[in-house]
Amino acid sequence: MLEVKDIQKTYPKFKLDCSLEVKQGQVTGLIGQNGSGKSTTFKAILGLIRIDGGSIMLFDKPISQLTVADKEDVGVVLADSGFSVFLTIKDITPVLSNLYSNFDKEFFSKQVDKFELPWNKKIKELSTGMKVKIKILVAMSHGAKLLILDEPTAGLDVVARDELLDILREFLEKDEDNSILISSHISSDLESLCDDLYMINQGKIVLHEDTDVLLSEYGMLKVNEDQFAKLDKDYLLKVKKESFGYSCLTNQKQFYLENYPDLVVENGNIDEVITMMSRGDK
Ligand SMILES: Nc1ncnc2c1ncn2[C@@H]1O[C@H](COP(=O)(O)OP(=O)(O)OP(=O)(O)O)[C@@H](O)[C@H]1O
Repeated sequence: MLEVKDIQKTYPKFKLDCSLEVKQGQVTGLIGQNGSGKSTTFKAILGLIRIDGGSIMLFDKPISQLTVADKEDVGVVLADSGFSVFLTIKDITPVLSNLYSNFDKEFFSKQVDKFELPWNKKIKELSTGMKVKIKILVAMSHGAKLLILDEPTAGLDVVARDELLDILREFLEKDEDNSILISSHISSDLESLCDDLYMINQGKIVLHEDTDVLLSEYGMLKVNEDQFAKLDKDYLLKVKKESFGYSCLTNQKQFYLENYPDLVVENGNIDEVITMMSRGDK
């Protein structure tokens, strides 16, 4: 559905060099710390910035060849975009009808009611959670097959985050071919939703893995100097020096559980994996 190959973008103090893929019917997450290049990647995909190299194919076409109808098949939520804060939901509904030939007014209205969003309040008076919900509902209301969501959970409390994930699950249930590309710097937001995760650090993808594999096969060994000396290091991805010895990231947790029964092997926690992939040595 979306194939980003070796795209490059150089800013004075930053270089993006990244590839990723979103398959039909899948939810793909892009996780990275602030400034790691998530928004730059999204802007490149949407043709909002010019890339210095690489290629981006969407719906099997280079993005420069997408038609207006193709573009309607993509629902977008960017961190710094939205409607005029002085308008109400009632005001924006006819605007959306004019903007999108496939705008599904009935679906939009039903969702606004379902999520108890106020029709007549100015958007500036709404909570952050409500504003995000509106943006996502708009992105979903014109027959999009792919949602591209840049940090939609930023600034939301736990309840609003859950509601947002429910909205996204509804989008996925609507059609089994629907897909999502979503970014966040909080991995726990994404692990229940995403089929696969890319981790980006300083403009580069440092890890791509199925979420299930990440959660079931990745693990963290906590070992002292002696244990570390005796450890088979073939299946370690990253090692970090600690006061007690070493933390070691592996993608073969089972191997260490079976062969080193005395070692502490903790389950893969995505935040730890990201920290290790970003900062660990090896
Ligand atoms: N127009 C620009 N000119 C110069 N540098 C830029 C420009 N846009 C982004 N950058 C730099 O590129 C880097 C990556 O920014 P980007 O917004 O893609 O990160 P991000 O992962 O989305 O971070 P955040 O979570 O903070 O939004 C940052 O160091 C940023 O300062």
